[in-house]
Amino acid sequence: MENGVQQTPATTTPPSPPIPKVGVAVFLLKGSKVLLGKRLSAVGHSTFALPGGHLEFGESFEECATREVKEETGLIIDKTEYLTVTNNVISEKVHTVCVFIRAVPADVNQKPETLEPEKCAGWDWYEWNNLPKPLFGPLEDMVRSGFSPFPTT
Ligand SMILES: Nc1ncnc2c1ncn2[C@H]1C[C@H](O)[C@@H](COP(=O)(O)OP(=O)(O)OP(=O)(O)O)O1
Ligand SMILES: [Mg+2]
Repeated sequence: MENGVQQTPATTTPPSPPIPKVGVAVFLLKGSKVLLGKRLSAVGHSTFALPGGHLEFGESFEECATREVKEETGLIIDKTEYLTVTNNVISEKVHTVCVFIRAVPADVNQKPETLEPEKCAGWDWYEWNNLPKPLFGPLEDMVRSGFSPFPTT
């Protein structure tokens, strides 16, 4: 004790170990095209990726897909369907289990808007057979493995 002031001992919480997060990414399909945007976030900066983001507590995958696409592009999606899941150890600090959803725009004439300009440089439709480069790592891996998001008819 100094100058009559009682010092309260600092309570220290040990740092919690990093845990994987859940991401949801959306293959938004228009004919033979998919919607992609150039990422400006630190993870995968300057690569082309699908709209999507982290699953919030209590959300279904479809709710997360609908919310993230609306937040990032303004588009309303329809016919959401689960496709697959991938395990992505992206860096020492980023480990995301990513759930892939397929959907179509509710209105094919609605234009995507860049609603989060700090995260994405802009959205556009790209032919599946002529995708831009470089793709976001986990998406690149899927394409290289022969994955197709289109329904088999
Ligand atoms: N195309 C993709 N392929 C694989 N994983 C993806 C893809 N898109 C996103 N992810 C995974 C990895 C990302 O770290 C994680 C969250 O997506 P991301 O776009 O970075 O979040 P966000 O910033 O839009 O949303 P939030 O605000 O919820 O964090 O999901
Ligand atoms: Mg995102």
